[in-house]
Amino acid sequence: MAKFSFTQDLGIDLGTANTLVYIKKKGIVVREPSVVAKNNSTGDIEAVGSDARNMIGRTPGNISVIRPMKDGVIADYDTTATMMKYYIRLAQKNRSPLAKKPNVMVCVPSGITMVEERAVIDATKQAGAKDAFPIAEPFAAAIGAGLPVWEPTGSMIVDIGGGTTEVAVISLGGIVTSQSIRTAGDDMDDAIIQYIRKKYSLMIGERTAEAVKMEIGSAGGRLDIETMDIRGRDLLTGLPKTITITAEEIAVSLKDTVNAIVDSVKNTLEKTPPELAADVMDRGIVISGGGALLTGLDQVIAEETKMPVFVAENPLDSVAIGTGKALEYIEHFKSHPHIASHSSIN
Ligand SMILES: Nc1ncnc2c1ncn2[C@@H]1O[C@H](COP(=O)(O)OP(=O)(O)OP(=O)(O)O)[C@@H](O)[C@H]1O
Repeated sequence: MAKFSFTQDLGIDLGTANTLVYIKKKGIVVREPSVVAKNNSTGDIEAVGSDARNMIGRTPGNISVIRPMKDGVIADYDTTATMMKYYIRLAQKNRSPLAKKPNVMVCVPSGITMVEERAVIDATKQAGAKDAFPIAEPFAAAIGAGLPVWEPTGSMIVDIGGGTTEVAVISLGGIVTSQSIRTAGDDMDDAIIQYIRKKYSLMIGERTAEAVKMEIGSAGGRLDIETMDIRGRDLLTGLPKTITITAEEIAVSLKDTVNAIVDSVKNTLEKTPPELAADVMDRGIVISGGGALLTGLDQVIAEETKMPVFVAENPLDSVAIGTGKALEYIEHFKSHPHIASHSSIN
């Protein structure tokens, strides 16, 4: 396939949790949380990215911290466009003032509706793109993870982000079967919050829950018996309180989310044509996205599917690298605008 080179063009992983910007030959130049802090009285943007994320749960009444993406799609259109504009400018800070507007390859969940996809394209243009090309997230993740997506062989990718888990089998530059569920890392954090509230009557914030997940969370219980002290507000007394929780308890709280992810992998395998399923059996399943870093998730998927499972080299970067590399094949995306046409959504 002919390659087209657009040196100023960008690949953007517009994620529920993180937004990454990739520039050809430079790689990932922006890696920031998808968070914006706004002043409620003036409407002014107070902070974007990690500065805004540090304000979560700590703002006075006149400032709101917004996560404008939810479940992989735009929940707050204007704030998303403002955030993207900020990141595009940041990525191009040394750009010549005479340079043309960039073409942008931007990822979208494979189960997205036409209206949701249109919103991503429009927001990307509003943020300063000359043109915006949507790419299905699992397709980008597979390219970024180095899978042979253009070859006549089945490659299976499972991308577990903040808002969505995307499972797809890809062959010959197209998605053959896929499933997108709106369950991923954010639901794990929620599950931890609910568990601690129910069992200990302790209210913890989402940043604490995420830290617990990363530090002692696992998909199936850890062999090392680890504990962690966490602080929150006692719902009975209203006062701050510290408790010690075990890794075992957190594994229990994450069970439903982990099962939902495993089920979506199994469902996709069941719908995969036999030749391609045989390829996946030989080559294994690759998992990417931040959720792939959950301890033991690869083993649980391997046990449940009886297939080898590998974690992508840089799971948090796979989608961004894939959107950037896909710019080289922009003509393919122009002629296949709906690479996600065989997908289903739950
Ligand atoms: N070490 C870790 N263990 C478990 N989860 C992790 C770890 N590191 C990151 N995560 C989780 O990964 C998620 C973010 O992953 P990623 O950046 O791939 O998502 P995203 O692309 O923003 O979301 P989406 O693809 O749903 O739009 C968050 O829920 C985060 O808590």
